[in-house]
Amino acid sequence: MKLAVIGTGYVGLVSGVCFALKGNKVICVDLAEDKIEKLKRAESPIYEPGIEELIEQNLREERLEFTSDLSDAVRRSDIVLLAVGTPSLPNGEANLQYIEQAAADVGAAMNGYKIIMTKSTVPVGTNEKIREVVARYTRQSFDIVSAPEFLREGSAISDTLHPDRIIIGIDNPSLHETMVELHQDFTDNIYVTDIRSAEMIKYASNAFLATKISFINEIANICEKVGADVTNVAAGMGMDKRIGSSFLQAGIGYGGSCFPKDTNALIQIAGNVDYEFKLLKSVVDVNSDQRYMMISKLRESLGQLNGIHVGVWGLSFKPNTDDIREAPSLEIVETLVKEGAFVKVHDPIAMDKFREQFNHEHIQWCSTPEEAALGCDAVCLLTDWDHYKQVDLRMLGSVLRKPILIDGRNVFTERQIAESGLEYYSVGRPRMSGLNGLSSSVAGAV
Ligand SMILES: NC(=O)C1=CN([C@@H]2O[C@H](COP(=O)(O)OP(=O)(O)OC[C@H]3O[C@@H](n4cnc5c(N)ncnc54)[C@H](O)[C@@H]3O)[C@@H](O)[C@H]2O)C=CC1
Ligand SMILES: O=C(O)[C@H]1O[C@H](OP(=O)(O)OP(=O)(O)OC[C@H]2O[C@@H](n3ccc(=O)[nH]c3=O)[C@H](O)[C@@H]2O)[C@H](O)[C@@H](O)[C@@H]1O
Repeated sequence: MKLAVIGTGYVGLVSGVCFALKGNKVICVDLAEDKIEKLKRAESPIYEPGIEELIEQNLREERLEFTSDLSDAVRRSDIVLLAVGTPSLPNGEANLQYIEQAAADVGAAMNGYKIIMTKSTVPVGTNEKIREVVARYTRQSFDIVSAPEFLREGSAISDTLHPDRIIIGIDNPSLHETMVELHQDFTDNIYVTDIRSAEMIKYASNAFLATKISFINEIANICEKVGADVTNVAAGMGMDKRIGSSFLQAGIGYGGSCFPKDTNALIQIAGNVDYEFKLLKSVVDVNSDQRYMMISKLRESLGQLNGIHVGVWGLSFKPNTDDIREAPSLEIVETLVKEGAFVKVHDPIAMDKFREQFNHEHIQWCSTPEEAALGCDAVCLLTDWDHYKQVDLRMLGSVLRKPILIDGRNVFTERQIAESGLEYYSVGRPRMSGLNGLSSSVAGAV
């Protein structure tokens, strides 16, 4: 089939590349000409493992094109995917300005029947608005499809090629066959429903995953006070198939471009129909507080923050991405420098993006985790990159001024700490001290 993909961010680029890999002819469009120029050279504007190889392969096999000429791309396609951003407005609602502009541009370019498929995450009812906008700009016939996206950054290609399910929302039953044909190379598990339910499935799924995270984080906070270990608790809970073991990793909370934005948008969607989504409001509150656990553990171990030197490991909101949107690191580093601390940061990929958003004379940018730790009073691990799991903890103890490691992602085991000589704080686990070469758990002390 011939596809135009409007917006070549994380979703548009990965979808475009994967649809091309399955033999479709795909034209990816973006307003940002610098992105398009890079992509034509098979250079990805985003960091996503494996993406450049697939761009290069699809370009070579002539199934993929990049352009900033939206009209031309729409005219040469049967199906148009909308994959532009839907960021938050200050009140939490989704900003639909980009989606409405894209819909208008598509409408104005149409030269015949098209299927317009929305991949962006949009509030319930938005696809009907998209239909109205397109109709304002064209007399051609068209259909609207809601096709929400469930990929995760960092594993976006394998999530797209091997999804758990594909959700399709339609209001014209004759589209059923075409939609199944387009998606069946990825999975047979295609759930076709009405458009409003498809839109809601996306928000409900993200909100439920965010709820699991805030739930386990609250359990972790209680574990610290009663002397239980949240990793053991999560393992035991996860053995029940009804609960499932995924998304029960306690830590400093969720970040990223989606969970924070989509939970707030769903609270607004409910509010617009006079429904107070109390549970989800608490999920958001718990998440906002959770990142400050890093700061309170620093205070607890070192006293005041003014003048201390802190190594920070990890800036991206999760490993394997350069995305720092809503990353806990932003608030944590900003709080540290406001309190007068000196911060040495390291991230394998995300340092440039972080520096564009937040810079300060108290921040030193380091090229290795060891350099970020050297001479510090403590190291705080904020992102569970594999790089940090491989650091020699005995060496870490020897380069730190005070041997304190605060692990916001529960990366290290008791055994590793036992041999490290470190005083170790994590989330929902007893404080551990390997100061004498032996780990002693200090249950309930943190
Ligand atoms: N990032 C993720 O992991 C996921 C994102 N989503 C949703 O997908 C949507 C897109 O997200 P991202 O890919 O992260 O966004 P992004 O911000 O990375 O990319 C959006 C792209 O659209 C381009 N654009 C905006 N208006 C345009 C127009 N009129 N014509 C052509 N290009 C235009 C921008 O220049 C930008 O490159 C959002 O609604 C998001 O919630 C859904 C699942 C996963
Ligand atoms: O709508 C979206 O954009 C996407 O949002 C999330 O994907 P993503 O934000 O890329 O990353 P996740 O792996 O879900 O992690 C989100 C955040 O939760 C945190 N997290 C995740 C899992 C966990 O057990 N604990 C935990 O704290 C991560 O550190 C990260 O900060 C969803 O997992 C995707 O299905 C969805 O498509």
